[in-house]
Amino acid sequence: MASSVSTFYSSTFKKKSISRSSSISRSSSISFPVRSRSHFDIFQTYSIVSASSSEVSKNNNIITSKKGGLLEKSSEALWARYLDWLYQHKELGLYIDVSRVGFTDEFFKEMEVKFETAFKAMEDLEKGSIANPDEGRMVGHYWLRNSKLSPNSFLRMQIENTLESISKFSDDVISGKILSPAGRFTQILSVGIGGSALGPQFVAEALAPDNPPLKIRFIDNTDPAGIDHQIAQLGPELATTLVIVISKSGGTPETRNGLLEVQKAFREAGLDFSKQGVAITQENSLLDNTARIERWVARFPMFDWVGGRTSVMSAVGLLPAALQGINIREMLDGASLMDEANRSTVVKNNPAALLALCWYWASDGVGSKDMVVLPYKDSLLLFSRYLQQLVMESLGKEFDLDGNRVNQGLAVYGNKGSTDQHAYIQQLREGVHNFFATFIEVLRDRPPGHDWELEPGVTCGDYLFGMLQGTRSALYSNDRESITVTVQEVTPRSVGGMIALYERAVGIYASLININAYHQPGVEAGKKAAGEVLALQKRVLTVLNEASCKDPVEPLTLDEVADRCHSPEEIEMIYKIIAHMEANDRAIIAEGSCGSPRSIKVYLGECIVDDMYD
Ligand SMILES: O=P(O)(O)OC[C@H]1O[C@](O)(CO)[C@@H](O)[C@@H]1O
Repeated sequence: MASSVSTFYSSTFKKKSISRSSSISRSSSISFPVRSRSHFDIFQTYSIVSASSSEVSKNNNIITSKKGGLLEKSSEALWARYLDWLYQHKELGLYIDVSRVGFTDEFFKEMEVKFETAFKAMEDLEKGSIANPDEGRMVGHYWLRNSKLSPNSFLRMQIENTLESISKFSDDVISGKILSPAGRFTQILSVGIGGSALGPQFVAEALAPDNPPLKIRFIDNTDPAGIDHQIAQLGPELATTLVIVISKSGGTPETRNGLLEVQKAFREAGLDFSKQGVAITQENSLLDNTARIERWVARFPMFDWVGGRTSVMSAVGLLPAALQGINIREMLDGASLMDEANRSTVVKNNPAALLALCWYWASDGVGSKDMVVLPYKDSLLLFSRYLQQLVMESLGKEFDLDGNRVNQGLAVYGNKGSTDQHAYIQQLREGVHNFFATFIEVLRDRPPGHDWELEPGVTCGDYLFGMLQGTRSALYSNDRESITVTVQEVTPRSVGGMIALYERAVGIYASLININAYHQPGVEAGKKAAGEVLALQKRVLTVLNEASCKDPVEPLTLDEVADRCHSPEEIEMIYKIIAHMEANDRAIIAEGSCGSPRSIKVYLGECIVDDMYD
């Protein structure tokens, strides 16, 4: 994957042609626009001459490459490209600069046919086609911010009613009309994972005011210590905590465990969970039924046609946001405005299509490069984490829509600038060339009236700005491509717009590479395997229990446990199960140590007469 400047710009463009042929071999049915030397017209104004200097310097129009090539670049040409391709969404105050991505006019033309197909697919999707064929589902997250688009009046009513009930419920909680048994609610504890956590987490970090009406915490894992930490942090405020349990399926184990742990904490504190619990889930799911039977405070729907990773504009993201005093109507408006722009069938005027075009170019349409997302704003720290699920769970697929094995994807990582400058940007600048960057720039540094110059003519925000621009230039001068997305401020409207931008870019890109972006079959494999481990653990416990109930107790070797479980092939997993139980005081090592698996003999600390592990 690594390439040098000289190979990248060489007359044969070896690196690119290697990627192309390897991509084509993945699936004979996919045809990729092929780059050739003449395609690199963005770099036409470069000429390659030899250079002995190993310094990278920019002297007027000269860039000296470390890799031995001297690239002459007219800054006028680069500026012209910047102006030519700059996308502006006037109402959202959002800009997209793709000038530092090297796609050529010829590549663009070749892609246009693919884009026509992608635009048609998006149009059909918005009209209610079964865009997720494997699950036989419609894909309707765009309707959430413009209910008039929904394919029938029933769905439209569902969306509008839900929105109204979210607003009313949050107003009532904030105003104190709805109270906990101990008084006004002061905290939210959100229990959910994946798409049922990442959106609400990102929105809270980006938009919650410094003193929100209700503060939010998250349990997004089945890590007991992590759960204990969240509950401990709430302390006596558990009595005024609104617990929002979020799960589309209503049966995700991590979320169920989080709920059971929280309910236990409530019991131990003498609190009635049902007076403080809220469920967001599909109608009639296990969670929905539990909440209904136990008469929780409220239940909000998740719709079959909204996927977890695109659910942030449903009750999943909107209810927690509204409870924190975030203007959810503005978020929806921002998303809706962006959706409108993304319906343009002119690629240049379609911001999501522009991103998809760059992704395709930069990663050869096969994910050959990773996308590093660098927001230069602390409040956007979780954007890359949010995008990681949105992009990778959507695009990371083994098969395309025609059943060809393609092993597609686009890896996403990043935290924030300029912090990451002092972590991994060294490698981005000079190391393995396996990425392209996306800078997220926020023009407004801080609210008006608070700025000051920490040295003559320079504010703290100017440094942040300088770091972004400097990193962008430094990467570009070493042939590292980048996109820059600029917003005026971090507001509910701009955040809604950015979420919609990336949702649509993923949808369009998925069409370009002919995959289903809306299912996640790969996740099931891990879940199934986890279930098998827990089933094996129960068999191990049964075997150990029988031996531990003997008089005298019969400590067993690993081989004996595996034989008695009728699973000799699972001996390694049995060892791991025993080591984990031993570390948690649930099994006793009679002989040997866990460091030498063959040496151990194990039994249980107590004999359970009615074997409950069966
Ligand atoms: O909302 P649920 O059904 O609990 O699922 C949580 C997450 O789990 C996944 O299904 C992956 O297992 C995600 O797609 C989803 O966002």
